[in-house]
Amino acid sequence: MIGFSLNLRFRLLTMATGASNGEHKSTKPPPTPSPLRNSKFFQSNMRILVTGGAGFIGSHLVDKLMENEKNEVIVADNYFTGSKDNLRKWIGHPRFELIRHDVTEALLVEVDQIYHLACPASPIFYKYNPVKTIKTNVIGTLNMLGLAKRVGARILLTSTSEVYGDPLVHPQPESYWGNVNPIGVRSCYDEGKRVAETLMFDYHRQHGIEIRIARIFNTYGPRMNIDDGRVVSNFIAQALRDEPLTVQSPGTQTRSFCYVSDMVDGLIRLMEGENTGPINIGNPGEFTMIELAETVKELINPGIEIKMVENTPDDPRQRKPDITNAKKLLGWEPKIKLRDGLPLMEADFRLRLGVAKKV
Ligand SMILES: NC(=O)c1ccc[n+]([C@@H]2O[C@H](COP(=O)([O-])OP(=O)(O)OC[C@H]3O[C@@H](n4cnc5c(N)ncnc54)[C@H](O)[C@@H]3O)[C@@H](O)[C@H]2O)c1
Ligand SMILES: O=C(O)[C@H]1O[C@H](OP(=O)(O)OP(=O)(O)OC[C@H]2O[C@@H](n3ccc(=O)[nH]c3=O)[C@H](O)[C@@H]2O)[C@H](O)[C@@H](O)[C@@H]1O
Repeated sequence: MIGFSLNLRFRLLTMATGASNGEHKSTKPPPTPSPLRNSKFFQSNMRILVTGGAGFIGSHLVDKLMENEKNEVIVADNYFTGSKDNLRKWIGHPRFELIRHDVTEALLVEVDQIYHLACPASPIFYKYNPVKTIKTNVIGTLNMLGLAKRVGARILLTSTSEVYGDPLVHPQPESYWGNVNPIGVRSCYDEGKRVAETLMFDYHRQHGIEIRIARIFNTYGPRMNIDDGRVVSNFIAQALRDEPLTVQSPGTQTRSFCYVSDMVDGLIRLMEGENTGPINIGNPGEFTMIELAETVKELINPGIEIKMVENTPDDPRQRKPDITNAKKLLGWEPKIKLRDGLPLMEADFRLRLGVAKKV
C-alpha cells in the first residue's frame, strides 16, 4: 500500500512540475565535426569508437555496426572483463581497428560517433576494485566527453537501471530520481553511472555536445563471461555443470531480462535518433529469481537442485523498466522472450564448456 501511495504522489508531483520527461535542450550549437563529414565528392565512412567493445554487449554491437559497409569501427578496451576472442572475426578487417586502452587515460582519435560502454558490468567485477570502477565511470566518461568535444562526435553512454537503486517506484520511469545508497558496496557503480549521466548533460548544456543516454536493464545472451557471477550466466553454467542453482535470498527479488540482440538494436536506434535520453532500454518481462531458476531447471536440467544462499548488501528488491519512451521515441521494443533467449545462450555455453546436449 505504501508503494502505491508513493507512486501516486510521485506521479502527481511530476505532472504538477512537468518534470516527468523535461526536454534537456542545449543553448549551444554542437562543435563542428570533421570537414570530411560534409565533403561533396568524397563521403568518408562513419568512424565509430566503441569503448568496452571487447565485452559482452560491446562485441555484439560491433558485429551489428560492421554489417554496414559505410562504418569504420575502432574498439578501445583494457580487457579487464572483455576478451579479444569476442572480436576475433574482425581483427585484420580493413574497416576495423582494436586498441588496448584504458579510458581513465585520455584518447585522441578522429571519430564521428562514440559508444561509451567501457565499465565492468558484473557486480563481482565492479566490486573487486571499487576505486577503479568509479574512476572508469567518472574519469573515463570525462575523457570520452573531452574527445567528443575535440572532434565534434556524438556520444552515447550505456548507463544502467542501477541509477534507480532499490526503487520505491515500480516499474521505473526515466523521470524517477531513484533511491541510491551513496556509500554502499555498489555505490562505485550506481553513483559512478549517475555522475557519468550528470557529466553527459553538463557537457551537452555547456558545450552543445550531442549526447545520448541509454539506461540498460539486465541483459543476457551468448558471450557473457561464464563465471562472471551474474544470475543468468551463473544458473546456465551451474545447470550444465550439474551443480545446484544458487538462488540468493530472499529469492523473491525480481529482475527483467533483455536479450542482447534486442539491446543492440535499441542502442543503435538511440544513437541514430534525435533524442538525448535518458531512455530505459530493457524487457518489461519481470521474474523472481526463484522463477528464473525454475525456468532454467525446466529448459536445461530438470534433475538439478535449487538451493537458497546468502545475498550481498544493497541488492535491489525489484526492477522493471517502463519502456513507454523507448516505444514512442525510438519505435523500439524487445522481441525475444526469456524462454526463447535462454536456449540461445545455453547453446553458446555448451560450445564453450564442451558439454554436449544429452539425447
Ligand atoms: N549487461 C548488463 O546487464 C548491463 C546492464 C546495465 C548496464 N550495462 C552497461 O553496459 C556496458 C557493457 O556491459 P557488458 O555487460 O558488456 O559488460 P562487460 O564487462 O562484458 O564489458 C565491459 C567492457 O569494458 C571494458 N572495460 C572495463 N573497464 C575499462 C576501462 N577502464 N578502460 C577500457 N575498457 C574497460 C572491459 O574489458 C569489457 O570489455 C557497461 O557500461 C555496463 O555498465 C550492462
Ligand atoms: O541491469 C542492470 O542495470 C544491472 O544488472 C546487473 O546487476 P544485478 O541485477 O545485480 O545482476 P546479477 O548479479 O545478475 O543479480 C541479479 C539478481 O540475481 C541474484 N543472483 C545472482 C547470482 C546468483 O548466482 N544467484 C542469484 O540469485 C542477485 O542476488 C540479484 O538479486 C548487472 O550486473 C549490472 O551491470 C547492471 O547494471
